[in-house]
Amino acid sequence: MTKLSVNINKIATLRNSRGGDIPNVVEAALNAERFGAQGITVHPRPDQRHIRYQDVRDLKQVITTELNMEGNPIDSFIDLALEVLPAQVTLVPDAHDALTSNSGWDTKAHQKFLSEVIATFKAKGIRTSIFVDPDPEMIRYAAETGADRIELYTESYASGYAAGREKAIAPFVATAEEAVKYGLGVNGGHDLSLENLHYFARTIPNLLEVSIGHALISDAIYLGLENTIQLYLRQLKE
Ligand SMILES: CC(=O)[C@@H](O)[C@H](O)COP(=O)(O)O
Ligand SMILES: NCC(=O)COP(=O)(O)O
Repeated sequence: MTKLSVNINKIATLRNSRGGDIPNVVEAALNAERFGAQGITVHPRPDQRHIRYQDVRDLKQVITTELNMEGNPIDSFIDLALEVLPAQVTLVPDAHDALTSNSGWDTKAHQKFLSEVIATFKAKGIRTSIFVDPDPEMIRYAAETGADRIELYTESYASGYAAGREKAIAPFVATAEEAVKYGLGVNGGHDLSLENLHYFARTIPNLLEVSIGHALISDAIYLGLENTIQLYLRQLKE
């Protein structure tokens, strides 16, 4: 069954807005686990505008599910991952000034770089995943880097869902099928929500994990974190 990794970036955004420690991100992660999350995702950005490098260290000490650390593998990110040893590193090609992640890797153009970074992580036993657009052509090159998984960048699925979910999901199915063919595990994330998750999870072959933050934490404002996590888990079960 597909695992739910809760992205807690937005908990850190709220904390940072007042400069103190409310809400506490470690407590939020532990509660998310207690309420059923099967993983915790963080995306420490270079400006540390939400998750800080120290948060990643603190989280790794206490969480009991998988820690998924996402980001652009700049030197400081690589050093942090090698120090903390998360269960999974997801490589995302985001620019320093990007509002949020806005594309997958061109795995053909960056194959050499990705291969080197992945070898570094794999030598330390860290599972690796490459964030990709829904483009089957990217899969062969992703597989050649030695990565374990790909993460489908689901923004275009989420934004196209209301207009026609069959059309919106088609390139994701083709890309996931190609990944399965090459022996890569499939993760997904970005703008997944209570509205669009169920169809995604039941249509994408071999979907191992989804990481969800923005919509889930927003839903929790109205529904509470425990109830919200249960609702997301239900979308993955039915
Ligand atoms: C890789 C990905 O899609 C998520 O990490 C997403 O970008 C969340 O990051 P922000 O919370 O910084 O928008
Ligand atoms: N990898 C995607 C992720 O962690 C969460 O993205 P979003 O739900 O905040 O858009």
